[in-house]
Amino acid sequence: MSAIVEFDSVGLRYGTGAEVLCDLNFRLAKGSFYFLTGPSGAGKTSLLKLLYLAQRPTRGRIRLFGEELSDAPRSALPAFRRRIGVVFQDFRLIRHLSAFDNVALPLRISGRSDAEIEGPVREMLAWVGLADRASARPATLSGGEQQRVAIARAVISQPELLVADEPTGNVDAEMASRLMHLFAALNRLGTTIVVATHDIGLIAATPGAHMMRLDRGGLIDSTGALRHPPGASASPV
Ligand SMILES: Nc1ncnc2c1ncn2[C@@H]1O[C@H](COP(=O)(O)OP(=O)(O)OP(=O)(O)O)[C@@H](O)[C@H]1O
Repeated sequence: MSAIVEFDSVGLRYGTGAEVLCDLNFRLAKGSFYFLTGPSGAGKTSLLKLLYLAQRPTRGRIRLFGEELSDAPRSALPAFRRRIGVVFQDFRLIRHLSAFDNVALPLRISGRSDAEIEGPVREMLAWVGLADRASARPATLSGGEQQRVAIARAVISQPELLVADEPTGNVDAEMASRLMHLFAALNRLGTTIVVATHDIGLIAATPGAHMMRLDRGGLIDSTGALRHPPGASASPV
C-alpha cells in the first residue's frame, strides 16, 4: 500500500534545548489506522504537530501525500493543512461561534453553501450526542461536549488524514466507544487515522489498528514501529 506519510531521520528540538524527537524513520500506509502511545513527555504531541504541520522538523525529511515538505515554501502549507483533520488536546474551538458553526467551518472554507452544510452538520452533531446544543457557544459547553464538537469539526469534511491527540480524554467509556466507531467509519471511507492515547481499552477495541510506541523521543521499534495492537492483557501504555 502506498505511504501517506514518510519520516526519514527526523529530529525535533524546541529552541536550543535537547532533541525531544530523534531519528524517527517510519511510513504510514494510506488508509490505515494507527495508535500512538508512550509515557507522558515521550513526545506524542510533538510528533502529531509534525504530522499536522504546526512544527517543522529541525532535521530530517518528511513527505506528506507524496510531496517533499522540507523544500516547500511556507505559503504551500495551508493547502496541505486543508487535507488534514485535527483534534487538538485543548480543542481550540472558536469562542464566538456556536457548536454548529464550529463544526460547519471546514465545509464553509471549502466553499460549500449553507444549504449543503445544514444536513451534514446536524447529522454529525446528532452522532456525537449534541443535537440539542447546536446553538451553544463553547464557553457554555462542558469539557466533554467541547471535545465532541472538536471531533465533529475534524471529521466533517472526510479529510485524507485525521490526527487526534487524546480525543476521548474527557468523555465517558460509552461515548469513547461511540467516537471510536465514528473514526472507524471514517477509516473505512479511506481516511488514514493517527490517534495518540493512553487508553488501553480503546486500543483493544480497535482490531486491525497498528501501534506506534514512543519513549523519550524515539520510536521503540526502529524498523518502522508497526505491529498489531496488544490484546486486553497488554501492559499499560
Ligand atoms: N513548545 C515547547 N517548548 C519547549 N519544550 C516543549 C514544548 N512542547 C513540548 N516540549 C517538551 O517536549 C517533550 C515532549 O512533549 P510532548 O508534549 O510532545 O509529550 P507527550 O508525549 O505528548 O506528553 P503527554 O502525554 O503528557 O501529553 C517534553 O519534554 C516537553 O516538555
